[in-house]
Amino acid sequence: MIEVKNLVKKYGDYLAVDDLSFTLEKGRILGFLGPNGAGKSTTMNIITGYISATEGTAVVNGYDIYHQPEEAKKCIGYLPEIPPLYPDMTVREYLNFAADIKKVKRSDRETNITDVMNMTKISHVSERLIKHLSKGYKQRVGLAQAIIGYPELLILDEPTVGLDPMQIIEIRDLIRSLSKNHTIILSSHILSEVSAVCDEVMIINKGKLIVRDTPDNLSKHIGGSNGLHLQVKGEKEVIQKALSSIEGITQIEYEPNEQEGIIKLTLYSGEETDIRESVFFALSDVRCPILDMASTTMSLEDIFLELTQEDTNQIERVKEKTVQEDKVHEEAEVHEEAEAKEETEAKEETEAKEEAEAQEEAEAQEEVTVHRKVAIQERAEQKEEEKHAGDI
Ligand SMILES: Nc1ncnc2c1ncn2[C@@H]1O[C@H](COP(=O)(O)OP(=O)(O)OP(=O)(O)O)[C@@H](O)[C@H]1O
Repeated sequence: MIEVKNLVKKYGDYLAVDDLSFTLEKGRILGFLGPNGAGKSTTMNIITGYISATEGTAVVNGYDIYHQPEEAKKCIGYLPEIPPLYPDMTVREYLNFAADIKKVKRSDRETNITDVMNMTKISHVSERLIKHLSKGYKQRVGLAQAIIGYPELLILDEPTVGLDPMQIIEIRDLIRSLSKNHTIILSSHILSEVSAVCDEVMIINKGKLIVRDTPDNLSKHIGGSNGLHLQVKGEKEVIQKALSSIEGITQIEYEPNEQEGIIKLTLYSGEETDIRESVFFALSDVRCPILDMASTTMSLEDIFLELTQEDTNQIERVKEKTVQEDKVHEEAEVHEEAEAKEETEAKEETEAKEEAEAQEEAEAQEEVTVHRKVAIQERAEQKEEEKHAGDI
């Protein structure tokens, strides 16, 4: 139904989709997951022909979206993140408009619109202006326009955003029922929604495919293990000894002892190993009754975080490094500033000293000059006196 090959999308120098390839068979619901900015909307926009790819191909129902856009688009119903609604149209007018654009035959149009309105439960608001509808109803109208004409492929970007819990359940049920006749790609941040609705999950991060599998199988990709949480009555040493005889336990975690004589612990074993029976018999042999036993499985949230964690850790490490580097830079700057200040002060001191010396020299020079002048004057006066005495 869909074949995406080596898709690349660059916004300037920024790589939003990085060599993404995947296929999707008819009648399947594929959940498209990824953190903010992972490239989900970009990929959907390329598959639906909204934007072009930098490299790679997307083929829908045998039609290349780039080379046969009309044929390909006829097979696609798209609900973008922000539904393209016309607020001044009534719901019916808008759906008529959507049917017109999708070239639904005139003879089929009325029935098609009525069916779709029934499916999305908006018949009772068919004559209302879209701008007067609540967010939840607007979302349903957006979904209705995607379904009009019964395209084989539905691409739904965050279809339950802004809906109340009741509406979410209804839309999920609707999506499930639509999968009988449609292939669906659904992007969502709500991980529980993806596991509830989708046959398969595809996680992307930074434009790259990280993993694709059924929701149940996903934990295998992170070397997942089974956890078994227990509350056992008895002595810790006795319980420990009894459990040590069981094959397949990879790790035991004891919780702090809150209640005298009751031990709480979690046993971990390999993904395929079921240790429940062995645990039961081992503990009953030593007469330590099990008060509670429950399997703990990784949630999709845990798996999602685990799979995208490496990058997050890297980001944290880069951040830490940057902070350290900033600190070093700051220290260097302070040091440089201090050195420069010291240098300026020393320079100013030298200049002042030189100036003072020059002044002193000038003063001394002046003194010498004055002395000389006085001496000359005195000598002239003496000569005058001698001359005067000679005359007498
Ligand atoms: N028109 C654009 N110009 C430049 N960068 C863009 C453009 N559209 C998207 N991007 C960038 O490409 C990256 C992928 O964006 P995209 O919207 O596909 O992510 P997303 O997985 O759908 O995120 P979200 O879950 O937040 O909607 C982001 O870093 C985004 O900022």
